[in-house]
Amino acid sequence: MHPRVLEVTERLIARSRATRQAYLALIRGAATDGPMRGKLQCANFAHGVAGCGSEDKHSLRMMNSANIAIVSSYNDMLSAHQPYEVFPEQIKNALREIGSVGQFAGGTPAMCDGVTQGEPGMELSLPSREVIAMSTAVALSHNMFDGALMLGICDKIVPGLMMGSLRFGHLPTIFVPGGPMVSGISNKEKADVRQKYAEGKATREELLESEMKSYHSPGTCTFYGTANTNQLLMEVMGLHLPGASFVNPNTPLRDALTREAAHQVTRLTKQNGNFMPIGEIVDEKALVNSIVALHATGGSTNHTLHMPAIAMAAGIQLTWQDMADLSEVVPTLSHVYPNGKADINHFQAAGGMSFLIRELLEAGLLHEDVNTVLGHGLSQYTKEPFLDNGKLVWREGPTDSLDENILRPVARAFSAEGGLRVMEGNLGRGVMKVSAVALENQIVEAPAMVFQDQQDLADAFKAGLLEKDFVAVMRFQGPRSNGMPELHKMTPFLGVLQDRGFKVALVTDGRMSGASGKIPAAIHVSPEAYVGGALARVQEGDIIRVDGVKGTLELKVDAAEFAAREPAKGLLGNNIGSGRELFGFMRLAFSSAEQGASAFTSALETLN
Ligand SMILES: O=C(O)[C@H](O)[C@@H](O)[C@H](O)[C@H](O)COP(=O)(O)O
Ligand code: SF4
Repeated sequence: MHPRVLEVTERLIARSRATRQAYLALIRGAATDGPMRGKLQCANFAHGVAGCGSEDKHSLRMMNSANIAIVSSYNDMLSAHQPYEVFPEQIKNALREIGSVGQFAGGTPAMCDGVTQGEPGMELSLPSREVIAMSTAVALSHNMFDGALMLGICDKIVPGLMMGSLRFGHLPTIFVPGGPMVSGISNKEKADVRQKYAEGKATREELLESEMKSYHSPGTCTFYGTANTNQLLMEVMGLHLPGASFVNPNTPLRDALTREAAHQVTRLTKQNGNFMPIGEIVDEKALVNSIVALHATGGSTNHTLHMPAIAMAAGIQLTWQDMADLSEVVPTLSHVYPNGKADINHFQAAGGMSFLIRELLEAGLLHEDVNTVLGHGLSQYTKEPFLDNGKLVWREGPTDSLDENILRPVARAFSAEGGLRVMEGNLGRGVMKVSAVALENQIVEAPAMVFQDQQDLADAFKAGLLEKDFVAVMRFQGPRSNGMPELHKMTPFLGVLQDRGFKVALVTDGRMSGASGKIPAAIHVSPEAYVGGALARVQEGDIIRVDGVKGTLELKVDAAEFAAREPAKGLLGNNIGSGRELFGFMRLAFSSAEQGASAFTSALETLN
């Protein structure tokens, strides 16, 4: 094992010892011998089976069959989740084949960040992760289940399902992906048309035409954003079947994998002898593995929020320093948009998960001795699924990449270190994804231009006020201020200015999309302006140095003068409309970005 990976793992175990032990005691106490439903009183049990057909009702009365909870985030709004419409029926039929039962235990909401990008609704996006976790808990709180299948893909949904299911960590749980849509026009081509539109060189009709050729059918969007990063990390943590992440929806192989996930989760139940609950899979080694994979692939910056929040749900205290220390030694092995031109289908074709996991295992960068939904050992995940005369089989994946412009072996990595930087300085602590920022653009020292919101910046661009070097400061965009929305609508404008040769950067206590790329952006800056963070006292014209090479974030203003400044006032009127007024109580409870910007942190810190 690489010494740095061992060092980070050991300090994570040491830091988390008390909270992890408390968590394990909780889930081991909740696990009972035999089916959970056997402990229910008659009335509770009768209510639990009343809605079942006679076959399922009969099976549930037999205490040797497994009852599996289906928790689904299906809706028609997310192209990625639309395929889930048919999954519950597929799963129930698969379980009946083996004398077990699947009950649709509950649905969770799912927000499409693509639809809400730049809209007021985006201020509900991060809070929706907590709602999804709570909805998962409501579903699993019916003590009828011996295992669970989680149906979710996109940004906040997988993290929310993870946080909720980890609080029922005594249940064997498998995550069931839906797969990416087939490739349309390239993401680079899409981004170019957007920049042309921003410059007035493309019509709205041309923009719409381009967007609809990019996002054209059911399945996950094909860029390597938060949704596809979710899939990759779930697989590396051993919570998917091997190679399940990026098989396209509505294909025979996809259907076979869904059926097998239903069969496999019953094999992990108490009554079937190979008991393996999710809380014993998601441990410090699995989390370190997920961060290694995040760095090796230039994954979404949103996981610097989600992974600490998920870790805390399992009693583990993961920090940005852990992530930064791993990033220094993990090579970048894949270039998928926004870190390159390829999309996730090309990644799959070039060798996909089995190649990536094998390379990282052989380099001693992943822990092999981990629990997975296939039992012990991550080396089972160097295989990929096929249909052999209609039968699902796994075979060793390719030992060579089929396209080294997309996926490379460790020996010929795109870069010797990962693409994530922790940014520190007198403006606070934040993160920057440098894997998508050209080296010549990673250091910017320029006057600050302070913007109230994205529209403010767009208006300034259209008025021709931005034709210069500057550092855009967008504040009061943190979790407690307005729910920490993604600020991705600025990307085309800043991209045009960068292409025109201006040195531009962004500093914000808000978030960017996992699909944001080329602009040097110090994001998630903590403490946020709303709670008195330094960003609240930045003024127009202050010199700011954003150094993505060294990881520094410096305001070049006399410290005494800066400290004497009155902080700016926060946003006005963003606490009502689009349902935002319903989330005010949650915003007040959010922890800092570094702790995952979660409403649950303080409770879990004390209870775990
Ligand atoms: O974190 C992410 O990956 C994003 O939130 C992603 O889910 C979102 O949908 C993109 O912002 C859409 O990309 P475009 O807005 O560029 O189409
Ligand atoms: S990847 Fe983003 S835009 Fe695509 S369906 Fe998921 S949330 Fe929506």
